[in-house]
Amino acid sequence: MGWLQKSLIPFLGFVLAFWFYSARDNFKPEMLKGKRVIVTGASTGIGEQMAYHLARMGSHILITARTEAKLQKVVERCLELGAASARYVSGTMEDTAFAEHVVKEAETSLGGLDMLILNHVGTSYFGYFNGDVGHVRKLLEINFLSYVAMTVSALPMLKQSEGSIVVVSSMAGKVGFPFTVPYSATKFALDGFFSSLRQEFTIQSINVSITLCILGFIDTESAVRAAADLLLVAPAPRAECALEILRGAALRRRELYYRYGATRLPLLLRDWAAELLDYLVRSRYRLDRLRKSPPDTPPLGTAPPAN
Ligand SMILES: NC(=O)C1=CN([C@@H]2O[C@H](COP(=O)(O)OP(=O)(O)OC[C@H]3O[C@@H](n4cnc5c(N)ncnc54)[C@H](OP(=O)(O)O)[C@@H]3O)[C@@H](O)[C@H]2O)C=CC1
Ligand SMILES: CC(C)CCC[C@@H](C)[C@H]1CC[C@H]2[C@@H]3C(=O)C=C4C[C@@H](O)CC[C@]4(C)[C@H]3CC[C@]12C
Repeated sequence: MGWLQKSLIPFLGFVLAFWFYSARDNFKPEMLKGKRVIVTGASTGIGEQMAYHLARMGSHILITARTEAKLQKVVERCLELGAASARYVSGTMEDTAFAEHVVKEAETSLGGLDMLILNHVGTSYFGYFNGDVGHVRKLLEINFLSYVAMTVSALPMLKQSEGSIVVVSSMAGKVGFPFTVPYSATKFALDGFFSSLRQEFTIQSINVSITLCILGFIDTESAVRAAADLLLVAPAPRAECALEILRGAALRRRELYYRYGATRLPLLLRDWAAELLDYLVRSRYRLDRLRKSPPDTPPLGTAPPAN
């Protein structure tokens, strides 16, 4: 007991001191001034907000998504807010050739790249898994394979600039949540790919940081429309979320949790009390409000409708 007290108390003190000092914030917006940044999925939501923050910080911005009209407006606003430059490329990330084309555009128009922010996600449904394997494949292409393709194409430029890769993921990429089966699969895949790649960068002394962003529920239009009615969780503000991502990226953090308390603390239960965490997660859902069978997506295991 004496031995335990003698060693455990100083050890805990050391851990607390380390946590306190390493959490000190030394982010300055100037860190991103003049940096050449790609933001995917920036026509709306968190991506759009990241573009505006980067603009205020004076970065060179290249944004992408499918909807040209929205991208045009975001670029205009970025220029008003003070971006060093702002441009867009429109197209779909279902096509890996397009993903590579976006990176090429950074090379030709910006002459290099300092930060690659991978943020886009394809549309999915919020409900029981419906057994549509084609949808899982398509979502893996958009949410995962295009991230891989862009990383591969951007790596020579990022090595040269000793830049950063930012991967926007979710609590649903760390823990099993109900009603996000295909989406969750793509987010877990990102963790596997990028955490493994980070290890290889360290072994090879490649100075390109990888920041995996673990987000809780955020108040973007698409998320609120899909899930707000079913959740007993208040969504966090997208502009603050976007700034936290950029802060974590600029500080070259390995992982980032937003909001910290609502994401990091529940995740501490994951390895030690997984069943308790699963239970707590389920208790945040209003299951009675779930539409049992959306018209075109019969729940898994049901017989096809008789003609
Ligand atoms: N909002 C939330 O509660 C949470 C969000 N996240 C993560 O944050 C990130 C941003 O989410 P959020 O801002 O809510 O998403 P939004 O739905 O608001 O935006 C998604 C973006 O991706 C683009 N996009 C959609 N499909 C494609 C496609 N096929 N090819 C290229 N671009 C496409 C959209 O533009 P367009 O339609 O014009 O192509 C849009 O710009 C995502 O990675 C998401 O997983 C994580 C946890 C929670
Ligand atoms: C400890 C917990 C109770 C915390 C709960 C946090 C839960 C409720 C959070 C964590 C991750 C969130 C989902 C997400 O990542 C992305 C999307 C895509 C969007 O189009 C529709 C909403 C959806 C499904 C979010 C729904 C809310 C989720 C499950």
